[in-house]
Amino acid sequence: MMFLAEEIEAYSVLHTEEESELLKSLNRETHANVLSPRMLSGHLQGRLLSMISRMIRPERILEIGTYTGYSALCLCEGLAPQGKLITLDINEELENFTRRFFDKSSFVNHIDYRIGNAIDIIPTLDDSFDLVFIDADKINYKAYYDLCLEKVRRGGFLIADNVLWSGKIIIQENTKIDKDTQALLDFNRAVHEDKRVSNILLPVRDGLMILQKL
Ligand SMILES: C[S@@+](CC[C@H](N)C(=O)[O-])C[C@H]1O[C@@H](n2cnc3c(N)ncnc32)[C@H](O)[C@@H]1O
Repeated sequence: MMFLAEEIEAYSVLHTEEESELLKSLNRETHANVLSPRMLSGHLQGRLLSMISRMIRPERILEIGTYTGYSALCLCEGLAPQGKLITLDINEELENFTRRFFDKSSFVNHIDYRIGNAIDIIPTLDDSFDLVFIDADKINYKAYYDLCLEKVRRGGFLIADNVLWSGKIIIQENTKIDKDTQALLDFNRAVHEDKRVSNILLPVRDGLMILQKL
């Protein structure tokens, strides 16, 4: 499901800051060489993540779901001078591809890229985070939320991608709800009802849940 008319989306992209040459080539090479390139955040959402990060000026960012590193590089654009982004992905097959782009970036010394299961790694992190971006397996969104929120500082932010799940969160009568859709329905409800946070579900691309810890 397209949430915006195609022409409106194209117009928005045309009137949005361009991607850097590095992001353009990462976008291109991901589409040419990597499975499921739709997972990459892309130009418009990437510029939004960069803008949000530049508004916050985070010292510490945690990303769950690196894929080929596009959103990580966008989020790095807002890092404070001594800032650090930790990004986690379970897929070791993408490591060489992704590291090549991190190595070419001016943020290379600010990125801590770890391969492994985020569910195991997050509890081992001692940092307190100014910004968390959840963009991995949907079934674990609520678990990531619970593990991460305690590590977000008061006033810090958490963003979760794909919370509209191509519109599947709108349940038609007599349709069977698959596990990922149910997980996202549970996540969206839990966040919305959580008195510890203030939230907005932004219908950009596949839906971004943005929340601030009170
Ligand atoms: C949608 S992609 C991330 C896209 C990326 N954030 C971007 O915008 O370019 C989801 C990624 O989550 C990773 N992933 C899935 N389950 C995971 C887990 N349990 N721990 C860490 N990463 C996981 C996948 O390997 C995949 O690369």
